[in-house]
Amino acid sequence: MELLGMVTILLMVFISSLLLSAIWKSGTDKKGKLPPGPSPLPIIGNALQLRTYHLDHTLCKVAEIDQKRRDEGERYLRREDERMRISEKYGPVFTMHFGTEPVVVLYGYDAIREALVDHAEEFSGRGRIPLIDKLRHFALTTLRNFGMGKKSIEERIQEEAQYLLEELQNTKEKVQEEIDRVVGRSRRPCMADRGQMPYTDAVLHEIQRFISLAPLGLPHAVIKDTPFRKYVIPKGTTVFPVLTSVLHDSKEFPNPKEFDPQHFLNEDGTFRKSDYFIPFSAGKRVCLGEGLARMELFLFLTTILQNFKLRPLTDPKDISITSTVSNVTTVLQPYQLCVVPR
Ligand code: HEM
Repeated sequence: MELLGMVTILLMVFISSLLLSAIWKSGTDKKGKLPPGPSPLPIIGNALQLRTYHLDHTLCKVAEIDQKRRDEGERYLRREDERMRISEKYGPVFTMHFGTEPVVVLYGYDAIREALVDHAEEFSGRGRIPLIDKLRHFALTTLRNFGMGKKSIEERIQEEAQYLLEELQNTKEKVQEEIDRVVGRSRRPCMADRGQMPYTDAVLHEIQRFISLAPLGLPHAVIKDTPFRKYVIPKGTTVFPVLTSVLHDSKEFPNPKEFDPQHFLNEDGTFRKSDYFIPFSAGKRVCLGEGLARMELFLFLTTILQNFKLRPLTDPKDISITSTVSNVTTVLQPYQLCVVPR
């Protein structure tokens, strides 16, 4: 019994010192003035507020709640006098704790652009994420090999596109009409066609906007103590730019949760460019494969739809387009479709 009592006391002392050291560590590890955020618990940080399978939605929610609080704060300020600046709590730049590690979250176009473009150098570090160096090396080697080979990237992809079939969203007859009109059936689509195919271009942009493939981009880190808005983000702090918050901004895209190619079309049917289209992120660490990826998407889609009709096996309304986030990418539910020669 005595032994049991001793063990319990030791255990309590051990847990208390762990808690104390965690609190001390989170408070003293980094100097600076981090943006505000929900209060973290010792050791687990904000784990209770974070749903790791849909981190982007969780972070959007935190920002939305915050917006609500700010609005309430503004009303409060108007009603009462300027006693309390509730609007200074949270905001488009806030801090969440992943365990004891503070992570600065950038939410919305203005904050992300200001950080990644206007302060490109300071925010050019890479937050800790395994495999990134290997990914970078792989991409650079692949791009170099493409460039050094006899054939251009475009030709290589055109060839690949002949053989590869990808699961796609429902076929849009309008895309096929545009392909038939601009490319015809006798030759392969090429990049020069894109300028004359605004609808297809809009569909491709909308697919990327809608699915938001890399909802949080990849984590950045500030390379030195960085004054940003009212804060000073300490060197080495991880920064998440929530790309979904820009791609699903309702001021820029009126129906952000709907798949609607009109988001990228002007009234006269010409292609509408948007600065909010940032699935590849922005600034110094922008995706190295952007050009290649855009080329692949255009050539794959047009080559497939030039030659095939895609028929779902069930009513398209029954196909789930809800997604989850696995590691850093959005994953859609698998579904079956039938590929029929045209
Ligand atoms: C639709 C397809 C793709 C999307 C949406 C995408 C998106 C992204 C995003 C959001 C980032 C993070 C940028 C940042 O940290 O600010 C990134 C980084 C990167 N991407 Fe992509 N990517 C795509 C395809 C590719 C392809 C095909 C390659 C290689 C050929 C590639 C290579 C890379 C590399 C190496 C980085 C790291 C760049 C760095 O750390 O400086 N990506 N990508």
